[in-house]
Amino acid sequence: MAAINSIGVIGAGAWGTALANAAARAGRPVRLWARDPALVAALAAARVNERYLPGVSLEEAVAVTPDLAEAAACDAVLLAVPAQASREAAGELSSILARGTPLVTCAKGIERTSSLFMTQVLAEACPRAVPAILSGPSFAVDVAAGLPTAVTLAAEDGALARDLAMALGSGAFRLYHTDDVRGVEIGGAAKNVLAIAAGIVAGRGLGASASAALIARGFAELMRFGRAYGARAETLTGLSGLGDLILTASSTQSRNHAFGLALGRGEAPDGKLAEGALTAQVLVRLARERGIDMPLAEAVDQVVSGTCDINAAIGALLARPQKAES
Ligand SMILES: NC(=O)C1=CN([C@@H]2O[C@H](COP(=O)(O)OP(=O)(O)OC[C@H]3O[C@@H](n4cnc5c(N)ncnc54)[C@H](OP(=O)(O)O)[C@@H]3O)[C@@H](O)[C@H]2O)C=CC1
Ligand SMILES: O=C(CO)COP(=O)(O)O
Repeated sequence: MAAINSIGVIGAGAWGTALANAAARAGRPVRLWARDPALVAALAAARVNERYLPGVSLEEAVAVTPDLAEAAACDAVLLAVPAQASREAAGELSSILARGTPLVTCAKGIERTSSLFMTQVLAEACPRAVPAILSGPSFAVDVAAGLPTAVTLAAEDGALARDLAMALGSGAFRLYHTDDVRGVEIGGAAKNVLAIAAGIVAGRGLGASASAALIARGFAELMRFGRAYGARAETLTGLSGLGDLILTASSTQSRNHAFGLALGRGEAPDGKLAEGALTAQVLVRLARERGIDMPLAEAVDQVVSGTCDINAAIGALLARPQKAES
């Protein structure tokens, strides 16, 4: 395997910008690509992403480019666009990426139209790439500021996962590696749905005890789903599963939590990306297909899709028969 030095980052939203800085701090030359020429020009001039990550300066080693081929020519490429946009973005790389280039999805979700997990989408949309995934408890603003953060890098080839983790990690940005790709992508997708439920609990003022119950019972759903789809327990209980659920379900910094909080308060969400709202329905569909009981995820889907109001959803959850804990 060729050494991984230069890093391309596709997408200059909050996460792409933060990851570009993290890779630069790991000593890598970075090419950060954005599709909007106005954002590229503003970023190149001010060296700050005022639109998505205000107040954080780009590291010197980050070169901003409007040329997708330039970013794609790096030794490894991070795809930092929303889950539902990943097929389109990966598709644009499909004719320009060198065969065998690691393409690391940094998105947390499941594709609605195909019910595919993120690395499956990359494999279909960009067959020349070797898919990998980076996921874990990590707010862009924390990573960009260089605060201590630990995430997981997964690839089917464990040696590639290790090499990518080594290439991207630096002092405060710690990457663990695994070959349990499915486990990592399930954790990130499911926790966003459950974080919306946690936000609703907070927004409705149901109390700290209810929040803890939600996280524990939500995690039971995530585990059940993960096991049924072949994920390993140590991944689901690790950074990308339990770790990210704890972060996102307990912090108002989370956009998914904020989305749920607004719903719980009867307010309109702020319009920022809330991946869980887009993943809830497909997560529930996949769960049903395998007979997996996920009442919290189902409730989120019903509330988000408007088929059930929040009070009725809470009432139905509380009316479920008591049972042995599993
Ligand atoms: N923010 C965070 O703290 C973290 C986010 N993530 C995950 O990273 C993913 C991206 O989130 P984040 O960066 O925060 O989102 P943002 O909303 O901040 O940015 C999204 C970026 O994706 C670009 N984009 C959207 N669609 C396309 C497309 N079809 N082709 C190319 N570029 C596109 C947008 O470009 P444009 O401006 O032109 O619309 C924008 O630059 C999500 O799945 C999220 O869950 C993971 C960990 C942390
Ligand atoms: O995934 C994240 C932290 O790990 C970011 O969460 P939000 O998308 O809910 O802000």
